[in-house]
Amino acid sequence: MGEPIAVSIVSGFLGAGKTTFLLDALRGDDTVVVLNEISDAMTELELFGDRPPRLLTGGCVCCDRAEELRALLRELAGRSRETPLAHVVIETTGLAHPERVAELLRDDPLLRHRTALREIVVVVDVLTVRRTLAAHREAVDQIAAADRVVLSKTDLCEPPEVAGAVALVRAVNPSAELVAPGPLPELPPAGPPLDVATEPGEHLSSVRTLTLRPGAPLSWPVFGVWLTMLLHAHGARVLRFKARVDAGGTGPVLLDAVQDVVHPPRHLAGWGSETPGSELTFVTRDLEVEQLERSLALFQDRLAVLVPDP
Ligand SMILES: Nc1nc2c(ncn2[C@@H]2O[C@H](COP(=O)(O)OP(=O)(O)OP(=O)(O)O)[C@@H](O)[C@H]2O)c(=O)[nH]1
Repeated sequence: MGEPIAVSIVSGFLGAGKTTFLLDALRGDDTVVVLNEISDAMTELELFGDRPPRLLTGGCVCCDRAEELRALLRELAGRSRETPLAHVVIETTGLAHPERVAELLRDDPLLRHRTALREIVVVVDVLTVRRTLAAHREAVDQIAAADRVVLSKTDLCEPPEVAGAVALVRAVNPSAELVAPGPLPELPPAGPPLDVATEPGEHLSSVRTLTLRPGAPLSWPVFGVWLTMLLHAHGARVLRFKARVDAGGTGPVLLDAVQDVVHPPRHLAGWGSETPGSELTFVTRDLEVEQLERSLALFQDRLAVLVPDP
């Protein structure tokens, strides 16, 4: 029957750095990546180059897309009888409970024999981990389920902040292997008490996703003002923002934010096989998203004449 396929589950809260990590660390020639997105939009496929992942979009593989994941893994297991496949990496959504994905592998009568869980890797963003753990139960459960925790964005903060993040992770899961790009810092003698979300809540019930596809190119400076104001007012409820912006240039600008932290934009040289056009995706919790489209349109109409592109 051949060797079972090794499966790695890569999890971590929205925007923690899961894709960045797996592009760097987990992509071998004999690996299939399964990418699960909570929204329907895929703004970052370009990053995968000529080795596109298998996509499961518009839901979460730990719950409402679990059956699609099961079918996909069964298909890969079937195919590997002819062409052996060594490794499948499943990147969950940032709201997933990775333990439920591991359960699916264990409980399915076929996958139990044809796959072997290698590890659950959880990526933790040191910039936002404290407030994320305090507000979102999924983030606590992700760290608790981890065999390995990878700290991301340590380059964006000072050593005490990294040490604080290490202390938080250790408090939730003392036994996980902890990995950071540099040496792990000494722990502070006594950190502030751990404040974690305890309400399990109805997993996705308060989560909304919204994808906007404005018809015309956006004025980049006006878009910047709009986004800054939005995140300033509602950053804690805008869990994740990702955009491919058509600002009228030769290629798109990729921009993303995690809560109120905006990452530097990446300007791509051309549109490749994509049709030019903007696509903005929001994942929110407890935020009415209906007004966002109208407010962006109003900003673009009223301010574009006042704030010309540089
Ligand atoms: N400076 C810095 N930026 C990082 C690091 N890791 C990730 N990022 C940035 O953080 C942002 C989010 O990273 P992604 O890899 O897309 O995060 P993700 O967890 O896959 O996001 P979702 O799938 O939307 O939940 C991107 O702008 C990355 O470039 C890091 O270690 N340092």
